Amino acid sequence: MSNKSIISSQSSTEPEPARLKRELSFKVAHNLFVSFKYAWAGLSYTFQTQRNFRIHTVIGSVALSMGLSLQLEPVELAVIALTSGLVLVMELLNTALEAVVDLTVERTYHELAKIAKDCAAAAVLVSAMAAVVIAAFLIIPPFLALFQA
Ligand SMILES: Nc1ncnc2c1ncn2[C@@H]1O[C@H](COP(=O)(O)OP(=O)(O)OP(=O)(O)O)[C@@H](O)[C@H]1O
Repeated sequence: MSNKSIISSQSSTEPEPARLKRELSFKVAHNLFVSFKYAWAGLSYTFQTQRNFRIHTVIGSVALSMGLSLQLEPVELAVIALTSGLVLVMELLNTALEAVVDLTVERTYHELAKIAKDCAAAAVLVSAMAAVVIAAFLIIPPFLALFQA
């Protein structure tokens, strides 16, 4: 095969512009407002169906409220907000992954489905543990100082 024919056969396998338009998707959000609507639907679904997401939302709100009441530095409040937000993001990704795994294997047992779900759950756990440690470092000292004063 000549160099010319190799190049032409390679270029014919390259994705065409139409393929880049996500043809496999049932629906595609066409503007920012519609994207926001779907994101809100995901947030609402996760809040309604995932008890852990609701628990983490409450804990994060309490930690941030305590930080505000204790008049922590803006950067400390930002760190608390960031770590609390990270836990919620992990919960959302965990929920998304669970849905994809269930869609793929349905009610059958599969070792890879178990690994995927267990690792996603572990990601939530690790982020939650990090958030607790960070909140403890930032909130407990000024909180105790309040009682000693
Ligand atoms: N199809 C499957 N094959 C093998 N193991 C599975 C399968 N589905 C679930 N499991 C196992 O059951 C556990 C619980 O599954 P589930 O779908 O409730 O996920 P979860 O992350 O624990 O849910 P949640 O985040 O809502 O608490 C998984 O972590 C996994 O070990």
